[in-house]
Amino acid sequence: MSTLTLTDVSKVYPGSSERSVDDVSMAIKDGEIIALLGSSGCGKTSTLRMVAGFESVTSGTIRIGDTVINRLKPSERNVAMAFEGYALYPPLKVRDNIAFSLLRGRTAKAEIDRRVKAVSDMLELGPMLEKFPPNLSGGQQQRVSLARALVRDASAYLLDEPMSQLEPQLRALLRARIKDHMTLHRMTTVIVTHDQTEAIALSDRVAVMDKGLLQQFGTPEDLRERPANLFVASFIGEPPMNLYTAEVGGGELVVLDERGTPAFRIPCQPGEFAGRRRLSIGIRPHRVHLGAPGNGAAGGSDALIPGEVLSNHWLGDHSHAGIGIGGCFLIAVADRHVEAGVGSQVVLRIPRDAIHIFDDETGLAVAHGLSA
Ligand SMILES: Nc1ncnc2c1ncn2[C@@H]1O[C@H](COP(=O)(O)OP(=O)(O)OP(=O)(O)O)[C@@H](O)[C@H]1O
Repeated sequence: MSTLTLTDVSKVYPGSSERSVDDVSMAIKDGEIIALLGSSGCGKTSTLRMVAGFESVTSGTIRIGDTVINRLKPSERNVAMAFEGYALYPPLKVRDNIAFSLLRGRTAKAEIDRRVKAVSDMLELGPMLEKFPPNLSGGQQQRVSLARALVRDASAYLLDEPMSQLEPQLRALLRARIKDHMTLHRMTTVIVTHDQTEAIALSDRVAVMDKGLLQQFGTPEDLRERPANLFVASFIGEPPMNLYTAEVGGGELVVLDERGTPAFRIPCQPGEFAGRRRLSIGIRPHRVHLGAPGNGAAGGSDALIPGEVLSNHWLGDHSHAGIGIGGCFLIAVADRHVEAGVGSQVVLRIPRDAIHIFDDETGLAVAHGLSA
């Protein structure tokens, strides 16, 4: 295994004036699993394909260990890739597709058989080993493609949307197995996905991309608790963070509705945001506590805000409540059945450390949590 280091890597496709990947720098540790996460077109696959050697690097440097690999052919990089389009060999049985890279090397037959069995057991492919790829479903072909990458010894593993075609139960089972396998064997791995649950479940750190730019590279906890900017704050989390504009008053933040009318107030320390007139504030739905009017005083220094229930859905294991506060709308999530019906009055308790503050113009994080 090895480190994988991207330094100021950019990609401009021929005929385009835009950077599909824009000055991306990332130091991936030996044995670390990272996910490239972002919406369609943000530059994830371009980044992965530059590491694999299927796209040229317009500027910047990619290193495996201490070796600059920019100009090496894909076959010289010792990376194993699982392609989004599977790229299986139709005339070869599944067994031989998986073993292909080992058969070309000098691995002994018994060792090849052992490895193929281990990886196909892990990915539930045992009954398919003697079949041919055209006779498999899309999800089965995707697992074969993944097996073909994981069976190899490589400096780095590059997996492009490796589980997008799998049904939810199998995906959850395999995610756990694959993560254990990659961790046990210290496999330096980059996974491309647009699914944040997958990114968070599989990886040690997540690189969030938007419009070719790396927005934040951190642990799942960093992204959730300390988003670097408004993009990450709104992209990570389901449902997304509640975001508002607020004016800084003496000892309070005055939250405005869409028309700019004051909707509610959050107490803060006098002078806490001195020098600023406006801010963006974010509140995660899972951190809002809902109580009946009169029951909120237990919150100590937490913000207590009255609101009206506009919607309330029980989703089987948690409730999503939509609360109107003046002209603002807030989503709260509770892991219990919230009884309050539509039209009833509630008090929201928002812990001070659950209030995220961002610069109104740049969107960059200013503080995660208010001073007590
Ligand atoms: N071969 C190409 N020629 C020209 N432009 C390309 C090429 N491949 C990708 N692009 C452009 O580069 C940008 C980034 O594309 P890329 O495929 O890297 O994004 P992505 O985040 O992986 O998206 P998806 O999840 O849809 O695969 C897009 O605007 C895309 O249109």
